[in-house]
Order: sequence, then structure tokens, then C-alpha cells
Amino acid sequence: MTEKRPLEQGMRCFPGSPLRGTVAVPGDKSITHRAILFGLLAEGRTEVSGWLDAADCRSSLQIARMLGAEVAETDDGRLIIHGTAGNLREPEDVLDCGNSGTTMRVFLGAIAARAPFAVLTGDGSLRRRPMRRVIDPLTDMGAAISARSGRFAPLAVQGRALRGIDYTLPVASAQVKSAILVAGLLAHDGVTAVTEPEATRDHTENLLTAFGVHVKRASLPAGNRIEVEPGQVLRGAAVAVPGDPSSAAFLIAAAALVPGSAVTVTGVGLNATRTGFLRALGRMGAQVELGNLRKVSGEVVGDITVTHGPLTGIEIEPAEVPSLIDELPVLAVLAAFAEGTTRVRGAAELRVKETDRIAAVAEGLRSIGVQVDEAEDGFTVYGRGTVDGGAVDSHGDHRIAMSFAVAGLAARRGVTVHGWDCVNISYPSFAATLEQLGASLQAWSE
Ligand SMILES: O=C(O)C1=C[C@@H](OP(=O)(O)O)[C@@H](O)[C@H](O)C1
Ligand SMILES: C=C(OP(=O)(O)O)C(=O)O
Repeated sequence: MTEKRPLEQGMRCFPGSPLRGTVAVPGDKSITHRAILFGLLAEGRTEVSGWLDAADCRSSLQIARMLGAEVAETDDGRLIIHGTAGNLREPEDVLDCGNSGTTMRVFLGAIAARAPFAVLTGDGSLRRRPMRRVIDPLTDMGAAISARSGRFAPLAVQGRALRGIDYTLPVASAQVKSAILVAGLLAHDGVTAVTEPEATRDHTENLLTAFGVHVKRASLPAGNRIEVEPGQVLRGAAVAVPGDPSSAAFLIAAAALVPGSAVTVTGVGLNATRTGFLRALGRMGAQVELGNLRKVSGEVVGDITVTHGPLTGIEIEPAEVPSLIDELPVLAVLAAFAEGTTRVRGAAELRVKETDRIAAVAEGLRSIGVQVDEAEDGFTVYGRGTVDGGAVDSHGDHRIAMSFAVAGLAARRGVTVHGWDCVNISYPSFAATLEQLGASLQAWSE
């Protein structure tokens, strides 16, 4: 799990003054990836405001350019994309997805249907993540994809005319759902239908609609069924990306933990497939208020205000896991400061993220004096109201680094996070925003 990483930043996070103020968070990572991909596939001009300028989305942007999109970045932070109308160019070099699972899996759906030949790779973490989950259904659609050891990146793809598929997701994954829907849309013939037994984030469905695609959605006893007909043209669109609720979760958690805090995070995406963390926090007894609710580019957006207060342990049920999957590490930190036991089950997917997040959460919590049990599909945290502190390894995983930074703001001795650079994957301004709210942090080079 540990890789030697040269010249990284570390971060010391101390308990101190209350966190107070009103801040915004950077754009939603999932929506930014999709806006870039659909801008590449569309006919005409796509304008993306509020996009997430962070390493993962830069991987998507670079790949979109290599596949033929013309992209300009304006001084006021918009992307102007001139699309290819689905005629992808053969990239001259390997497509580097960096650390981004979403880039590799979702772009693969388009590449398998339309790029003459392409090779996708990524960093050491991404090259260990499972790819059969996208390779198998795309192969059933007629795709020609070769993978290292049959299941890992690098992936070599020879574009083919694909046919539609009727597919039930074996794992609740929005990335897999999106890859299949995109491939289905670009297929030569046949309707594509995806059934998801558990609801996953539906930004692909919402954004395709904004690009003029007819997406049929039904809620059936077996789960959501989403259908697309091939041959539909994506038309360039104006997309306003809301703030990322998964990034906001760290600020919200910090405000809930640090005595005397009151923080408002504005313009956050509140799509119900993403708000499981807020619901869980409410069950823990936190004071969470939503305001200024509105709809922007097909997504519900609003402001979240959180004030500090005592928390109690809760149960996270398997069915709610997809709605808070990326927030589970920071929820584990909240659980450590709560009174009582918090149990998470049905979250085996955490083991195949940027690192094994179950192992990393358990190791990190133990390093700061918290009792925790690991299960194959989750963890149990024994909260005692207070936490001692210590030093934690991020394992190069942005969500682990930020979760333990939050712990440091409330732990008696603070927390030192080794391997801080990875925060640039999704939230480069995280430390600056915490400091703006009044947090005490100290960076150093390792
Ligand atoms: O579709 C997406 O944008 C994402 C889906 C989730 O992954 P899975 O599809 O692997 O569940 C999530 O963990 C990831 O951060 C982003
Ligand atoms: C799992 C994540 O992203 P990805 O799968 O795109 O690497 C994440 O951001 O927590």
C-alpha cells in the first residue's frame, strides 16, 4: 500500500480557535469530469463555469484535448470547449489518467466506441484499481480492450462499432453506469439499458439531458433503470458546476467537531444521491441547516450551515453507502469524537479506492489513539468523545489526508499528516480555506 513518494508536503493541524465564517467550495469533481467528456463528444461549443481546477479534472481535460477537443481556459475561470461531434481523434500518445478512476472508467466508454486506437494508463494507485467492471460490459457490447493481467491498466483499446446492451450493475458504481451509458449512446445500434440495484450518483443522466440527449429513467422494484438510444447528437451546452458536497464534507465535519464553530458553505450541490453524509450527520445529532435552495444546470444547489455540538454514534446501512461513499473516511473521524459506537457495513468498495480506505482509516485512527475494528466491508469505531492525536500517513489518498487534518483540529495534541500533496487531487485550496475559517495549520516539506 505504501509507495516511496519524493519531496512531499506534510501538514500539522492543531486544535485552537473556533471555525467561523462563510466560504464556498471548489466545483464538483464528478460533474466537472462529465462536463469535459460531454463537451468533447458534443457538436459545437460547451461552456463550463465553476469547474474543478484540480489534478483529477486536469487529467480529463488533457485527455479531451488529445482526443480532439479544442479547449480554452478563460481568465474568469470558465472552460470553453469546441467538441468533436463524436469523431474522436486518434491520440498521438498514451492517455494518462493520473490518479483519477472516474477519468479512466468513464472516458473508456467513449474511447471504446469511437477512438481508432488508444492506450490509457495512470499512476501507481490507479494501475492497481479494478477495471474488469468496465471492460466486461464494454466487451459484451463488442469493444476490443486489452488489459494488463486481464484486469488492470494500462488498457489498450481498438475502437469498434458497438451494439446496445441490457446490463445490471453487479457493484453500485456510477463510473461503470456512466461508461456503459456513454458507450450505448455512441453505439451503432441497439438500445442500452442499465439497471442499478442501489441508486448511485445520477450526474451523467442529468447532464446528458442538458446536452439535449433523451435519457429514459424508470424506478422499478429491481432498482433504477436508465435507457439511451444510440445515434442521438450531443449539443454543446452551458454548464454551471455546483460546489462539491464531498469537499464541503470536510469543512462541515470540522465545524461540527471544533467547539464554538459556526460555518456556512455556499453553493453546494445537494443532489439526493450525494447527501447521505448530511443525513448521517443529522442522525449523529449535529446541527445542520440548509438554505437558499435552487436548481442550477439540472442539479439542486444550496447553502449548508453547521454549528458545533455533541455527537453520538450511529449505524450506516449498506443501502445508504453509495450516497456517502467518499465521505466515509471523514465520517469515521466524526465517529471517533462521538459518544458511542459507529458501525459501517456494506462498504467493501472502500477497499478499491485510491488506497484501501478501510485499512487506511483503521490505521490512522489507531495512530491517534482511537479504538477501531476492521471488517471486510466496513469498520466499527468506538467513540469516546475526545481524541488524543498523533501522526498519520495519508497513503497518497486525498480523502484520507483531509479527514485526518479535520481530526487534528479537535484532537488534544493535534494531528500530523504525512503525505499532504495528494490534497491537490480534489481540493487544492483546502488548507487555505481552513485557515480563512480560523484553523491553525503548519505545512512543511518531508
Ligand atoms: O462517478 C463518479 O464520478 C464517482 C463515483 C464513485 O466511484 P464508483 O463509481 O467506483 O462507485 C465515487 O467514489 C468517485 O469518487 C466518483
Ligand atoms: C474515489 C474517488 O475518485 P476516483 O474514483 O475518480 O479516483 C474519490 O475522489 O474519492
